[in-house]
Amino acid sequence: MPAAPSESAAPAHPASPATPPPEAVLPPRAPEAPAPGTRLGSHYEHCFGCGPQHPAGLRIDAVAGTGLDVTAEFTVRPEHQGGPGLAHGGLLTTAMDETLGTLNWLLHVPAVTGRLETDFLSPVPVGSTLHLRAWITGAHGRKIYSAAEARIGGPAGPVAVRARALFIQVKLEHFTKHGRPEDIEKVLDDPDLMQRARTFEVNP
Ligand SMILES: CCCCCCCCCCCCCC(=O)SCCNC(=O)CCNC(=O)[C@H](O)C(C)(C)COP(=O)(O)OP(=O)(O)OC[C@H]1O[C@@H](n2cnc3c(N)ncnc32)[C@H](O)[C@@H]1OP(=O)(O)O
Repeated sequence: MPAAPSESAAPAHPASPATPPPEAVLPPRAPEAPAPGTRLGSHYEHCFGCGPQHPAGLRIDAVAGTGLDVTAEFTVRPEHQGGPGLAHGGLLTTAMDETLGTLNWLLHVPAVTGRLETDFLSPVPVGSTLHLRAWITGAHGRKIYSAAEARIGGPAGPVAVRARALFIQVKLEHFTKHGRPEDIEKVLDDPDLMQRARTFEVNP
């Protein structure tokens, strides 16, 4: 039985821009959000965080929770080392960022990371499986506040990494305007990916 997410695992830093201000509220789960238990898959096959085509990527495939939460697993591979036999910290931050990013699906609006704070509580050896959980802590305007934790040794194991984030909702043009043109063209030519992207077509 996985441990319930708790703010006690991520103590508040009142001055942090990633902590919801008093005026933030918990947004509703979007009617179009994937049903609880749904595998969210990859938003882009070459994404370092979730893309199945990326040779060294994390291949995170999160599962929608019953509320404003997701879970995922990530096994650290040799290509993810920083210190010998240990996961690189930036890589672990990427795992948190990717898991937090999948919360987009629950609100059904694209959002990008504006700020991401990570606490590394214990070393993570190569071969370890991290049990990730992310949840929305509030929203105000285009700002989505969220938190995440990665437990080691099982879903109820000790927290090895925790994070707090501020995501900013954007329009799909954020990607088409700023992405490298040749990659955007390929995306626009991919009917499956475009169908997935269109499900996001809303005005934040
Ligand atoms: C076609 C394919 C589709 C694929 C879709 C799925 C992709 C999913 C990918 C997921 C992959 C995983 C995820 C990834 O890795 S996403 C990749 C990493 N992130 C980025 O590349 C984002 C880069 N930054 C930007 O593009 C802009 O700065 C954004 C869009 C974020 C805001 O610029 P914009 O001009 O739009 O808005 P604004 O500047 O008026 O700010 C708005 C409000 O937010 C507040 N604020 C902003 N930043 C910060 C900050 N750092 N701390 C505190 N506050 C901050 C700001 O004060 C303001 O507050 P207020 O004045 O309203 O109170």
